[in-house]
Amino acid sequence: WAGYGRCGVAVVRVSGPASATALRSMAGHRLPPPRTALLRSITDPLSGEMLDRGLVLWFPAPHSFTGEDSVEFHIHGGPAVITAVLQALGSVPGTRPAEAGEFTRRAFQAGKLDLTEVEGLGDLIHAETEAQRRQALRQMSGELGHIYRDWSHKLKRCLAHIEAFIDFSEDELIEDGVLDQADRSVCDLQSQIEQHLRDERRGERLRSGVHVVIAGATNAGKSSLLNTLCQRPAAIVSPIAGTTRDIVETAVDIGGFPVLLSDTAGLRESADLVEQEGVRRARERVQQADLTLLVVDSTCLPSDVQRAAGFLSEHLRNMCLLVLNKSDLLPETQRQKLKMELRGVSGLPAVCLLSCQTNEGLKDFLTVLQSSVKTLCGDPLAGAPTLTQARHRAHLQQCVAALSQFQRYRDSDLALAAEGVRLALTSLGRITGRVGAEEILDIIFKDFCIGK
Ligand SMILES: Nc1nc2c(ncn2[C@@H]2O[C@H](COP(=O)(O)OP(=O)(O)OP(=O)(O)O)[C@@H](O)[C@H]2O)c(=O)[nH]1
Ligand SMILES: [K+]
Ligand SMILES: [Mg+2]
Repeated sequence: WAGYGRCGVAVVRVSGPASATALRSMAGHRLPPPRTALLRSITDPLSGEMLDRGLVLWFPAPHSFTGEDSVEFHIHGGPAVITAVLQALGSVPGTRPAEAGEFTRRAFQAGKLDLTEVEGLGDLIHAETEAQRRQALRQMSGELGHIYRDWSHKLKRCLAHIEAFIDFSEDELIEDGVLDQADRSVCDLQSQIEQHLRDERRGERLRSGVHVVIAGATNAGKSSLLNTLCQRPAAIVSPIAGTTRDIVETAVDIGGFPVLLSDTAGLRESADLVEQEGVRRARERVQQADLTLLVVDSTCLPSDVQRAAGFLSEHLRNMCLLVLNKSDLLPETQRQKLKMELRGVSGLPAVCLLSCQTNEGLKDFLTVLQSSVKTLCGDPLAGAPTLTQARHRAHLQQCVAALSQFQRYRDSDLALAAEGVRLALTSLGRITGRVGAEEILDIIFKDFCIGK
């Protein structure tokens, strides 16, 4: 059913051979027409007491989510109603509570969903932003799985041709061209898969959130910027330099894209052991981030810009935006001059002039930030779907390695070369779950919420 707690409607689902019995014994003897909602009294099969009035639906196999006979009771969502209906169901022979992810697992086993679709469904349930929802929906609809199945299909043909060549070429029943053709197809597939892998982790980033870190000198206004972006006082702001020590993390939605934002300790030399540790963590976080917002107090320029530039060249391997904060403290002429000058400094990233006090420049800054985040995630609706999980990447890398084995042995030992293609097929099959190690399946289905 759909979550605990109070809600207008809860859906209790039953799947398997006892579904029809459950429906008959709790909601009237006659089964409703398939896939049609009917309002019925829902009663306890033992006492006959009415528990609720609600909609019931009957999904005979195979036209159901699990592929088995299924039933839905749409009941009122109060805890007492849900408990009573579940208890009543427990007295129907052949029923028991579902295990975590069991509905989806049964759908997978019935061939209704492949593993990438299952993962897409899980991601859809957990999606928190617009772009995540779009990506998950595409994967759930089978687009990613379709690519992998297509590659599998082509590889199978290659393998069949190679094996035919091994078996029959000596009897001259098969021409040499067959092997060359298979060779070209394998080469072609390998470069397609390599291309698919060169995605700069966009899909994975969109699925799990872009890591954005706020860094800079003490008192530049880093914590103020964090609070401005998440619209609540998540981090302590004070005029005392060295206020922030621990990393303060918060999740924000930037134009539909998920961002994990970290505020860090101000970068300076310090005799204080705790502050030193804070600075160490800040630098480490910058190394791991997808994007750094380097905050500079614009009233401390140019010394701060020089320091910023030094820090940039020293530490930044990832994308960076330069935020000149406290613009409200600058006279207008200097503001304009600054913008122009900074554009001239080569090697510096995009610059935004901002005031966390007055929010001046915030709109422009958000536009720049949003476009950077979008670049890091890609457009989930444009082009071919991207892989979304480290699991996909690992199997695809194994697949490419196995295809290299084919190339390596193609001229010396055709049996070993064919084995490479077979291994590549296995790796592809693991992504969609056609070739499944039980442990992988266990992990994936347990990630689902109860009853899904
Ligand atoms: N006038 C003005 N003051 C600001 C602005 N942003 C921050 N401040 C002030 O600058 C001081 C430092 O701000 P913080 O946000 O604590 O700076 P920080 O970079 O997090 O400092 P540490 O954590 O100590 O490294 C506070 O007194 C803020 O109120 C701004 O845009 N304009
Ligand atoms: K401070
Ligand atoms: Mg701070």
